[in-house]
Amino acid sequence: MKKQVHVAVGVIKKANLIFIAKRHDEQHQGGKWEFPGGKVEAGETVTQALARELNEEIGIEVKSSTPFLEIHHDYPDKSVHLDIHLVEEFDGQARHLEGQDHKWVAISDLNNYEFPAANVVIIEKLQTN
Ligand SMILES: Nc1nc2c([nH]c(=O)n2[C@@H]2O[C@H](COP(=O)(O)OP(=O)(O)OP(=O)(O)O)[C@@H](O)[C@H]2O)c(=O)[nH]1
Ligand SMILES: [Mg+2]
Repeated sequence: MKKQVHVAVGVIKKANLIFIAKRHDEQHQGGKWEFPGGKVEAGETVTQALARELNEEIGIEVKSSTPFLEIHHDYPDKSVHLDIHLVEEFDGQARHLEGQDHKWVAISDLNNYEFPAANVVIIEKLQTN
């Protein structure tokens, strides 16, 4: 059976800007842009996993997050369940602690970046809200 992963993903928003990071070439869906996040570990809630991943990857302290969208997507090599939360309250300066290229991008400019196929609906929803 295909590998299945449950992922906590953060859409980090500051005014009209969203924080995105470029996946390393050797990662799954490498070279594409992503919203930061990572796998939910055993015993964690999605909210806990999100706070932990955003602290480890981009050095922010999440103050609150709200559920935004859930996506199930099948890639040829794995199935992902993305639990996407909106993060508008956090402390610290977002940067990338794992060396990934990163930037704040206007919602209307997200179409200029290549994301994994699963992310298409996230961007559509951001742009229609
Ligand atoms: N973080 C993140 N992952 C995403 C997004 N869209 C998407 O399809 N994914 C997929 O979700 C999975 C989880 O990503 P991840 O960063 O936690 O894990 P990984 O497989 O790159 O690395 P790892 O196994 O070393 O933890 C990956 O297969 C990734 O391709 C997204 O916007 N953000
Ligand atoms: Mg990750």
